[in-house]
Amino acid sequence: MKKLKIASIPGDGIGKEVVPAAIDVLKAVSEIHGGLSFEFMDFPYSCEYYLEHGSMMPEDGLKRLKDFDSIFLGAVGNAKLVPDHISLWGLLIKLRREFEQQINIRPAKLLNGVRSPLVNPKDFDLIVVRENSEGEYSEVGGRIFREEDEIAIQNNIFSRKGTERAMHYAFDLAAKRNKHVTSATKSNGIVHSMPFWDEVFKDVAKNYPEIETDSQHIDALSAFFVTHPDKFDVIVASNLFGDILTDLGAAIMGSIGIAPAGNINCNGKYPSMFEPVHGSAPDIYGKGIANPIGQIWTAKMMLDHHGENEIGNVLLDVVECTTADGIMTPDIGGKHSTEEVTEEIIKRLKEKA
Ligand SMILES: NC(=O)C1=CN([C@@H]2O[C@H](COP(=O)(O)OP(=O)(O)OC[C@H]3O[C@@H](n4cnc5c(N)ncnc54)[C@H](O)[C@@H]3O)[C@@H](O)[C@H]2O)C=CC1
Ligand SMILES: CC(=O)C(=O)O
Ligand SMILES: [K+]
Ligand SMILES: [Mn+2]
Repeated sequence: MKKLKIASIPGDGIGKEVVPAAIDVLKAVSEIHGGLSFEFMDFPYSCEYYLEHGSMMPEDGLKRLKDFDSIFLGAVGNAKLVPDHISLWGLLIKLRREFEQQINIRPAKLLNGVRSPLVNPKDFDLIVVRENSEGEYSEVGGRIFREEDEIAIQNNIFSRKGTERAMHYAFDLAAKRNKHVTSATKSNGIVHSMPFWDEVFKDVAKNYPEIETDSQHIDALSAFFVTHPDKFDVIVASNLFGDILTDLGAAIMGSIGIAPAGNINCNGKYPSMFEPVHGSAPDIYGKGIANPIGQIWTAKMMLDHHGENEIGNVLLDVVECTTADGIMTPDIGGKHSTEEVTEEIIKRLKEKA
């Protein structure tokens, strides 16, 4: 029996609704699989934890998490309790960095039964490889002077190693898919980091003669996500560009509530972390209507990561049968609750056994 030790961090807001839902689904996955079991341990790290303890996680938090096979996270952020930059940098971004999860992979494709807001979305199936450890998300900079003289400086960090790593990841992924990589750039407006990004892209591409490439400025690329999403296979993007593009990717799928993501540690030293693209959605928290599919699809990515693609594909098929039959939360046009959708997915999974 293969056993995966999973650290679960529901975090804030709807994270506390969708993580338990997805864990119930994973327990059903284990039942029908027969040779796979999970040991979940819950960690309460969140903005409420911060109010009580003065930090988003304990001093030895990283040590407590580091020996798990994966981390399964919901969302972080409750701006009523803790400013967002403090909560995110104290937990989500801290884990991404300390555990060297340098790549964030975020697929976007149409699910059966889920209506895209695009009039003619065609059959898009793309994946964004987002650099996850540097770029525009940087602590370098500062603020000086006061009032009308105040100045804020935010430096972006682009290392050759980090940039190459993300690009190699994207090319390797494209080799297993439709053999096309698009680079998200902005070298017409950003004069140091983005021309550098373009140069590294050209250099890395030379190692993959069988992969087609193109390079698009992020503004035009955003527009193409709306007009021709079916033209893309793999897109490689910096931390911020990838962040923005993947909410857009989620939107054209039909809702940010269904988009999954994986923060991948590539060197095997630390666990990878799986969390949906969406945040804590304070506007719907407590209403029981959060879409659990983003978190459940994220669980599928965690299964894939541990070599369980076969059961992962079964799980996504079951999710699609459920949406195809109209059993959905209100964000994608349904009338059902988080719990009803989750129960239906579990019921259908068990019917597969
Ligand atoms: N990775 C993370 O943990 C992230 C955390 N955040 C944090 O979350 C908080 C809220 O941020 P927002 O910018 O409002 O983004 P958000 O993703 O939480 O919500 C944006 C909109 O999408 C809806 N939505 C999100 N997830 C949904 C789901 N599963 N089902 C149905 N509807 C859903 C929300 O109701 C809201 O209208 C902030 O504190 C922010 O910093 C935001 C993005 C990512
Ligand atoms: C913070 C955020 O929005 C993200 O990492 O996706
Ligand atoms: K999240
Ligand atoms: Mn985001």
